[in-house]
Amino acid sequence: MLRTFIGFNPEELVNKQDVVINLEIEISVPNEALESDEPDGIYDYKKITKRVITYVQDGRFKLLEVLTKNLLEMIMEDDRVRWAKVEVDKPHALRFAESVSFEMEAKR
Ligand SMILES: Nc1nc2c(c(=O)[nH]1)N=C([C@H](O)[C@H](O)COP(=O)(O)OP(=O)(O)OP(=O)(O)O)CN2
Repeated sequence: MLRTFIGFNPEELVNKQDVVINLEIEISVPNEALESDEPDGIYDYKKITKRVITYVQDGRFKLLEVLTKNLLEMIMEDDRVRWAKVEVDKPHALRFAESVSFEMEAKR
């Protein structure tokens, strides 16, 4: 759960709100890493998590769709990613709904 500027209503342009982000990432694991139990060449899930946190917290997004798409593109930049799914949930986005979420996926 992160806080960012999300939405296009006047109050949303000046107040940060919570977003809940779920990532699913299917990767290739080098055989060397499986045999050696050493992290060289692995897809480091901590690195992508830190990148996502910085990008979301420092950014401004009017549309939930755009934040979801940009995160998916960021994850797909790495050639080791075979498939990924990004879900961004905006709690209390609508007065009469618990939340609204967008989900997008891509594969090579
Ligand atoms: N396709 C999208 N539609 C909307 C988005 C979006 O990102 N993608 N965003 C918004 C607003 O930013 C906000 O999340 C909801 O709008 P709001 O007018 O505040 O909704 P309410 O239910 O609270 O409105 P009330 O008039 O107070 O009932 C909208 N759509």
